[in-house]
Amino acid sequence: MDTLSRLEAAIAQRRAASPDSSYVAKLNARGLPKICEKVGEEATETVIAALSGSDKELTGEAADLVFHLMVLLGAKDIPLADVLAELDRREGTSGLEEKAARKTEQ
Ligand SMILES: N=c1c2ncn([C@@H]3O[C@H](COP(=O)(O)OP(=O)(O)OP(=O)(O)O)[C@@H](O)[C@H]3O)c2ncn1[C@@H]1O[C@H](COP(=O)(O)O)[C@@H](O)[C@H]1O
Repeated sequence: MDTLSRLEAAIAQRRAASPDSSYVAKLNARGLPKICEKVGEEATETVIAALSGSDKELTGEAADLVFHLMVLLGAKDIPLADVLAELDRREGTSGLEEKAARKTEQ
């Protein structure tokens, strides 16, 4: 099992734990808006680290961001496999083609 799959399984398991003993459970108990807030916060911290921090700080903030995004996907019952499948679907397609296709869909 790869790292993200193991993290997805751990998050799914810890959601049912006591909020006193689990950060994942605590965050879920605080609700979707709080989880979204944390994703936004970690995204901002990642950007700040990219612009003015060290590579080590950026690596740490990127890990926090990925972790909180995984918590959000778990809370919304969206499997990591769906996100990976979407990335697979885009593979080999230019990002600009993808952007044009999205505009047509709207
Ligand atoms: N990967 C992580 C991980 N990355 C970051 N964090 C936590 O995310 C929090 C982010 O830090 P912040 O300072 O931004 O937030 P905070 O002040 O703790 O919380 P707020 O009150 O601000 O919401 C810290 O408490 C980190 O410990 C993580 N917590 C858990 N995991 C994984 O999730 C698994 C289950 O964790 P528990 O649910 O705690 O058992 C663990 O085994 C790990 O694999």
